[in-house]
Amino acid sequence: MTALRTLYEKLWDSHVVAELPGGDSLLYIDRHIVHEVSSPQAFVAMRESGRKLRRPETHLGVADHAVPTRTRGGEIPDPQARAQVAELEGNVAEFGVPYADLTGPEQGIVHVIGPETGFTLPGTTVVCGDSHTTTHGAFGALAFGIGASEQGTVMAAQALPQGKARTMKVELVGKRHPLIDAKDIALALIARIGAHGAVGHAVEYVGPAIAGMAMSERMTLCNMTIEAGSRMGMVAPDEVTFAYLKGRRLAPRGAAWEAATAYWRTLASDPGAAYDRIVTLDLDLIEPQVSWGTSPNQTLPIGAMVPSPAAIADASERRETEKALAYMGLEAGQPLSSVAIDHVFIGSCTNGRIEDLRAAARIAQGRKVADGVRAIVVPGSAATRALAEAEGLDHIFRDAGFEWRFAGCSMCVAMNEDRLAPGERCASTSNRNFEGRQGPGGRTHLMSPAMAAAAAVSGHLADVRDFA
Ligand SMILES: CC(C)[C@H](C(=O)O)[C@@H](O)C(=O)O
Ligand code: SF4
Repeated sequence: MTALRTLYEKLWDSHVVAELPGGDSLLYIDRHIVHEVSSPQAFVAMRESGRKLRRPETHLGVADHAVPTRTRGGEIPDPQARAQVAELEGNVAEFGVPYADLTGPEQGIVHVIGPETGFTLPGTTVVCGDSHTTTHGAFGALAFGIGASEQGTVMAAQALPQGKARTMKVELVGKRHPLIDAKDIALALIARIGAHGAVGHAVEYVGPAIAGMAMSERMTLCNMTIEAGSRMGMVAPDEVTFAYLKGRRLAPRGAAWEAATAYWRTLASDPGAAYDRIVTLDLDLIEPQVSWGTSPNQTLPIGAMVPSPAAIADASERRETEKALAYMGLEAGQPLSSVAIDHVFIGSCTNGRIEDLRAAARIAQGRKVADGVRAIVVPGSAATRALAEAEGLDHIFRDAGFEWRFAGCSMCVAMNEDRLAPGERCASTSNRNFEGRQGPGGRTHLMSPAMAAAAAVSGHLADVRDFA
């Protein structure tokens, strides 16, 4: 009898090329996505060693982090961004890497366009020089972020030495309120297990709530898994996955599609397969979440008060809380819902998909962005932007006073011109609230798209359930 295996173990076993001395395994890599910020060094190494890409067609290049979102086409105004994009374009041309052109229909954030084009498929290994590569695990892929030298290895060898992770099952039980979305679930999970709570583990999300989730929500969960310290978040592929992928440009067709789905159906964890750790989250108990601090685990339900360091027994946690409150300019005991905001950012690879824009638009519709608040909506991809425009979402946002932008990472990471001024406070659908993440001195509160829209029209952090 063969041993019962989890999804992770099946993906792992099917990609091991060789066992290496020292305990690592050499894993075959099916897919590599390349963006302008993390890839230059790898291309330099390839050039200097006179190597060629082993399988150029298994890589996909796109510019996303540095690109402007106010304009598209023509010369990029910022010289550094212009140079980064030009370098990527030079590299993909020289090495024969397929490229999603900046002004073309497939441009967008790496973790949005991989799935959208069908480049990301169940049963594959997907890597990218980017920590949020966890996102692609939502398709039942073994997807993880890698460093610059590893990118060079993948380019040359199509394989990568890796150590096997432990496994963690996150079981979602119960039924959520209709306005609770995957972002609330992810933030509540991270608040519970900590920013390092899943280190060393490959996380698999299971439970009836997962079966009922669209791919966009599964991607949000997997995307945020890195914020709990895990390099891999995943969901077993099912009919929802197949329906999403069918007909996408790079998805298999005809007989190949039938063969692929038959294989993909075998990937689900075997009933009774053992995990090293199990965490159960009751969705009935989850309220809309907002982060108050400078790490994603510093998150509370919107109805809560800003924590009081004096009430924290553990000395190091007390110091961390004090430091976070000082940076964030918050008073202990202040209701979170009283915190006024200057900015709203709706976008990123966590929450820049069409479903996210729809959720925000439902709250924005017929309302106005509060006086003094600047709100931007940045679709995760050109395709998402086009789809949103076809549905009229751009009009809803513009009529409400939001700015409607071109696709990119934008204010998630402040590598382009979209950034907070020191001391400014932002309600953001992105994934990281680290000090300076959205601009030096900027203050970030993480939340779902609907919650961000509620904050935009309120002028302060607000409970989306009050807008139902
Ligand atoms: C620039 C890139 C390497 C980085 C990452 O690894 O995640 C960025 O995407 C981020 O979200 O911080
Ligand atoms: S949107 Fe943010 S988290 Fe995602 S890849 Fe870009 S910078 Fe990283």
